[in-house]
Amino acid sequence: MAVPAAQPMSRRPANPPRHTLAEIARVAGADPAPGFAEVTVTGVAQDSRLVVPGDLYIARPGTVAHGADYAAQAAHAGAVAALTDPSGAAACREADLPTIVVPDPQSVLGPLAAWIYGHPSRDLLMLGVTGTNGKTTTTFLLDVALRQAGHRTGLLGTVETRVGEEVLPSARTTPEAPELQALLALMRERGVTAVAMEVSSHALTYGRVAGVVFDVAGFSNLTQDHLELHGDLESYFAAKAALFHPDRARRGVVNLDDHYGRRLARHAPIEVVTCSAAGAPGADWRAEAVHLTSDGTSRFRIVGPEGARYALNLNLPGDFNVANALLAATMLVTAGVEPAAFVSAFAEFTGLPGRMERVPGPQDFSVIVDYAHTPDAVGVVLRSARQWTKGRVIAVLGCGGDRDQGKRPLMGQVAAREADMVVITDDNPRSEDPARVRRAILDGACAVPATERGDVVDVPDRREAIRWAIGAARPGDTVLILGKGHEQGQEVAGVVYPFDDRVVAQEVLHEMSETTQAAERRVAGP
Ligand SMILES: CC(=O)N[C@H]1[C@@H](OP(=O)(O)OP(=O)(O)OC[C@H]2O[C@@H](n3ccc(=O)[nH]c3=O)[C@H](O)[C@@H]2O)O[C@H](CO)[C@@H](O)[C@@H]1O[C@H](C)C(=O)N[C@@H](C)C(=O)N[C@H](CCC(=O)O)C(=O)O
Ligand SMILES: Nc1ncnc2c1ncn2[C@@H]1O[C@H](COP(=O)(O)OP(=O)(O)OP(=O)(O)O)[C@@H](O)[C@H]1O
Ligand SMILES: N[C@H](CCC[C@H](N)C(=O)O)C(=O)O
Ligand SMILES: [Mg+2]
Repeated sequence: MAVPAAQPMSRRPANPPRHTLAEIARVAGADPAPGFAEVTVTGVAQDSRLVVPGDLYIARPGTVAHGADYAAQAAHAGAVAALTDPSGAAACREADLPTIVVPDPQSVLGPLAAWIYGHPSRDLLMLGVTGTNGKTTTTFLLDVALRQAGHRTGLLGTVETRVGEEVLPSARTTPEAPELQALLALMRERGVTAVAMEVSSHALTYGRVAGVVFDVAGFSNLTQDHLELHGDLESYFAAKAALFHPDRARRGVVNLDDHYGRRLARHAPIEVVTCSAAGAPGADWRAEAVHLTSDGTSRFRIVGPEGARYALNLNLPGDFNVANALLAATMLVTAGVEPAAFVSAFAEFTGLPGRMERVPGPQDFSVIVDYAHTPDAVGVVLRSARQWTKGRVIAVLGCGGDRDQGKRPLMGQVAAREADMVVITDDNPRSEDPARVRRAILDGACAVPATERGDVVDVPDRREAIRWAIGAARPGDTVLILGKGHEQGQEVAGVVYPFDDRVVAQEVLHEMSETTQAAERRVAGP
C-alpha cells in the first residue's frame, strides 16, 4: 500500500475565525463601504506570495515597491479584499478587490492581524527577548525550561520556528505581523501554552510585534549592528527600548552589565527586574562563583531576592553564555516558572545549531563554528577561546553585504587584536562587491599596530579560507569559523548558493586526513 507523502505543515490555523469585511473596516478605523458585509475574510497577508484563499491583502508602501503593485497576484492567489493607503487604492480596485483605504496600512497591520486571528497571544505565556547578541541562545534556553515545567511550547527565532514538536524553517528572526499572528493562532490551536520568541530591532521598527503584549520581555545587550537601518546607536537603542512599554510588555528583565541595559532599567515605564553576571551593584539576580571549564561547560550559582539560590550547570562555553542563562533564568522566575525546571533543563541542554558548535573529528586541534557577526560578539568569543586554547586562536571571518558598513572595520580590528591569525573572507556579499566588503575589514585589522595584532590574510573564497585556516592549525590550536553559524547558504548577487560552514569544515578535515593517510602509506612503502 502506498504511504502518503508527509505534507509540509501549514503556517496557518486550520480553523481561523471568520469576519466580514465591514467588521474589519470598522476595526481599521475606515468606513465600511456597501457590499463589505457580504465579503468573508479568514486570514491576512502583506506579501502577495504568502496569500491563501480568503485573505485580506494588505498593500503597503515599502522601500523597494508598493504592495499595490502586487494586488493582481494577491487576487489571483485568492485574496478576497485589500487594505491599502490612498496611493495604492486604484491598483487594488483594478485587481477587482473590495478595498479599505487607511492613511498608513503599516500602523494598522499588527493590531488588525491580531484581531483577525482572535488575539492568540492573550492565551499564551509570551516571553520575548531583544538585544544585539544572545537572543537565539536565550530563547532556546527558555524553551527547554518551559517544556521541563510542563508547557507545550512554541519557539520563534533566527534558527527555526517550532510549533510543539513540529519544526518549520524561519525566514526572519521575527516574522512579519500577519505571519506571526497566524503562527501564534496555529500554536494555540495545537495546544501550545508558552512561547519563547526573539524580537529583532527590525520587528520593533516595522511594527511586527504590534498586537502582542509580552508577559515578560528580556534585554540582553546593545552594541553596534544594524546601523544601515537605524542610522545611529541611539535610534537603535530607542527601537529596542520600545519593547519595554506597557503596550508591548507587562514586565521587563534587563541585564545591568550593559551600558544601555542600565539606562533601560532606569527609564523603562514598566516594572523591571534586573540581573548581572558581572557583579553590577543593585542587580536583583546575580551569577556568582562562575567556574568555566576548558571543555566548554560552566558551573555557577544564581542568587536572587529573599535568599533564593540555585546551582546551575551549563553545557555552553564562555562567560557570555552564563549571561544568557542568567537572563533566561530571571525571565522564567519573573514569569512564575518553578526554578527546579530551569535547573534541570539547563543541565541537560547540549547546545544549539551554529553557536559555538564543535566540528567533530579526530584532529588534535579544535574547529568551532559560531554565529559571531558583530564586533562585540567577535571579541567575546575570541577572548573565550583564548582562555581554553593551549595553542593559537585562528579566526575565519567576513561581513554581510547590504548590512551595517560601520561594523566591518571594527570586526577586523577586534579579530586582529584577539586572534593569532585572521583569515578574512566572504560572508553573504548580497548585492555588494565582495572585495570592497573584505577591504573594509582588512583596513580595520591593519589599523591595529603590528606588534599588537595577529597575522592577517585575505582569502576571498570561503571554502578556501576554511581550508587555509584548518591547514594552518597545529596541535592545541582552536580554529573559529565565525559569522554564518547555522546558515545554509551564501548569498551572492541575489542567488543563494548552498554553503554550510559545519559541512565545509568537515569536508576539509576529511580531505586532510585522506591526504595525510596517503602520505603515510607512501612513506611506509608497499
Ligand atoms: C529592511 C527590511 O526589513 N525590509 C523588509 C520590508 O521591506 P520593504 O518595506 O522595503 O518592502 P518592499 O520590498 O518595498 O515591498 C513592499 C510590499 O510589497 C510586498 N511584496 C513585495 C514583492 C512581492 O512579490 N509581493 C509583495 O507582496 C512586500 O511584502 C511588502 O509588503 O518588508 C519586506 C516584506 O515583509 C521584507 O521582506 C523586508 O525584509 C528584508 C527582506 C530583510 O532582509 N529583512 C532583514 C534585514 C530583517 O528583517 N532582519 C531582522 C533582524 C535579523 C537579526 O539580527 O536577527 C529579522 O527579524 O530577521
Ligand atoms: N550575551 C552575549 N554577549 C555577546 N555575544 C554573545 C552573547 N551571546 C551570544 N553571543 C555571540 O553572538 C552570536 C549570536 O548569538 P545568538 O544567535 O544567540 O544571538 P542573536 O541575538 O539571536 O543574533 P541575531 O540577531 O543574529 O539573531 C553567538 O554566536 C556568539 O558569538
Ligand atoms: N541575522 C543577522 C546576521 C547575519 C550574519 C551574517 N551572516 C550576514 O549575512 O551579515 C542579520 O541579518 O544581520
Ligand atoms: Mg537570533
